[in-house]
Amino acid sequence: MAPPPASRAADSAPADPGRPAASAPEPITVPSTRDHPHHHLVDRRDTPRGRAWEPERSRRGGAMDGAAAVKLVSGEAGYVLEDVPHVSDYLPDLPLFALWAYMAWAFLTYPNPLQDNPAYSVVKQYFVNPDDTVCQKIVVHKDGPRGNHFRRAGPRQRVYFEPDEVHACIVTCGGLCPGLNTVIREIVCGLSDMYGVTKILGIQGGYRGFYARNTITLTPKCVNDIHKRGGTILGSSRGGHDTVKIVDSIQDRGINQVYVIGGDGTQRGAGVIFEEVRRRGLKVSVAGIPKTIDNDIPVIDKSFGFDTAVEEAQRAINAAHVEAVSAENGIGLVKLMGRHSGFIAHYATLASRDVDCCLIPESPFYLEGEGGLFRYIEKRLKDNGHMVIVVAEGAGQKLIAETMQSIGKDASGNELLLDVGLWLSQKINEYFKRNKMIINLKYIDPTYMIRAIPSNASDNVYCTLLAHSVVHGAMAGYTGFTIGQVNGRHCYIPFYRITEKQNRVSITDRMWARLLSSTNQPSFLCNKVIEEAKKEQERAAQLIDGSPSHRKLAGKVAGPNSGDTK
Ligand SMILES: Nc1ncnc2c1ncn2[C@@H]1O[C@H](COP(=O)(O)OP(=O)(O)O)[C@@H](O)[C@H]1O
Ligand SMILES: O=P(O)(O)OC[C@H]1O[C@](O)(COP(=O)(O)O)[C@@H](O)[C@@H]1O
Ligand SMILES: [Mg+2]
Repeated sequence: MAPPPASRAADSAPADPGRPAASAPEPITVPSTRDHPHHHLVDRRDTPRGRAWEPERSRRGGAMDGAAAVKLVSGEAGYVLEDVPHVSDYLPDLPLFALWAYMAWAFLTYPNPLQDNPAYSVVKQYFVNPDDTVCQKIVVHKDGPRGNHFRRAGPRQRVYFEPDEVHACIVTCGGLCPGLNTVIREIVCGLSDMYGVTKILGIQGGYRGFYARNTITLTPKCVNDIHKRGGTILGSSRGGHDTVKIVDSIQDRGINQVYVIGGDGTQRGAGVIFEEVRRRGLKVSVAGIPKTIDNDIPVIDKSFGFDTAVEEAQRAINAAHVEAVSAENGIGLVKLMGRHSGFIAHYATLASRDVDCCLIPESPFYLEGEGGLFRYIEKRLKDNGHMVIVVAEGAGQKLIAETMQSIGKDASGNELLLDVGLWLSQKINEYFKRNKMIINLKYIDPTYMIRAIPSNASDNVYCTLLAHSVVHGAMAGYTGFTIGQVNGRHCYIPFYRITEKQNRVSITDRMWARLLSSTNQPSFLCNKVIEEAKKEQERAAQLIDGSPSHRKLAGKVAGPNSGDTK
């Protein structure tokens, strides 16, 4: 049974802009995927992302097998909705007849308490139309298909959980990132102030905290000031994801809303938890809030904490610049976060204008010879007397590996990186010693100082909106989703969509060209690298625009570019 996606009458629900939505008529929904002519459920095990899956299989009452269902709704002109699961998809079936189904839906859902909330009830059109979706690609061609869409986030007129029955928990996993405490605060305050939920648990120390640590009770009072602090009041960890133990703990504690804040690894873990919850047939909503300081999560506009990180990085770059200009042939070298994605280095460089060279993982570079880094440094020092280099922590790893041994993986399975900053400092010093030129190199590694600070003002607002949107989704009964901002609008994105690939800086788009033109650094690109980068970008665009199974439904997508370049 589907949530209320395919409503016809709902089109007219909160449509009157002059009338408070609270008094708008309830949308009449068609609560069944079977009733929607274009609704497809796809089993991801058999095709690149799925073979057509009999809707009936997903609608059995009770426990289900572990297949990850992709819910696709196709429409006119190549429109595809990549929908998120709903708790009712796997809970017992509702009657087939439309009237009975409607009555059963009305019986199983509750009026949203927001309509009686003095702060919100005056807002015009406060509730979102349940049929609203957000398109992934906003740059389209006249004759191109409408493409992929996600379900729009926001409060629904009817909710699937009664506030009294909600027992929510929040967990933070992976590395630190500015804004974690703000998201925790706003989930707690959102649940409490908007929905009157009183039972909220904080799981301490990441995933393993579900079964190996204590929990803390979270109230609006105890989280009141936490957004002013860096880190996470719940603690975090890598590794320790034991699905069975985690879901046992969820079941034993009677938790029915799980809010998981973390990066790509965490969202993968949340996806597995959702599958197990669904297999056991539990009425539990599993919802993710993507956290990554590196901005490496795809589909979404950007991750929270990223702006703060770029801003804080300026302080390190300024210090490097001051050191560099104050010494003979001064070189300031700054290492910034970015394991596989160099967005922080890229944006911090563009923002600063003091940087002469930015090295990121996506753009391989070389040291010696014509067009290499050493010649460029030499030229900059001769022309300008000083220079600033920004390097992302994942840059040049292949070069370093030629002379140093790999140092293994962390508890989550992430490759541990060799310190590119130290390595590069040593190589530059050696080169200029060999060439008998005096230089003064100062290496600054501000990474942990950057990620430990509280979020700035704009990230605070961003975190607040994400937290409220995720609460609305879970209260409406959606599950197996991550909240994300896509083209400026919040939407519910299936877990698999944000974990199937990483967001990487495209070195063949205009944003990177702007950086090259601002630093004047060599592009380090030979034709082979450019061709490889273009192919990689096309592959990525295909994933972003939709898998082959989507395109069968959506028709051909417009243009090879994912539209990342602004
Ligand atoms: N494929 C996976 N399946 C289940 N859990 C995972 C998976 N990958 C990572 N995790 C868990 O997610 C948590 C955070 O992952 P990590 O990679 O450290 O950080 P991030 O989520 O920030 O990328 C860890 O507890 C880890 O065990
Ligand atoms: O994917 P995550 O958890 O956000 O991790 C990214 C972060 O991990 C790091 O590479 C190292 O973090 P740890 O030392 O905690 O493993 C940071 O520099 C980077 O910001
Ligand atoms: Mg990660």
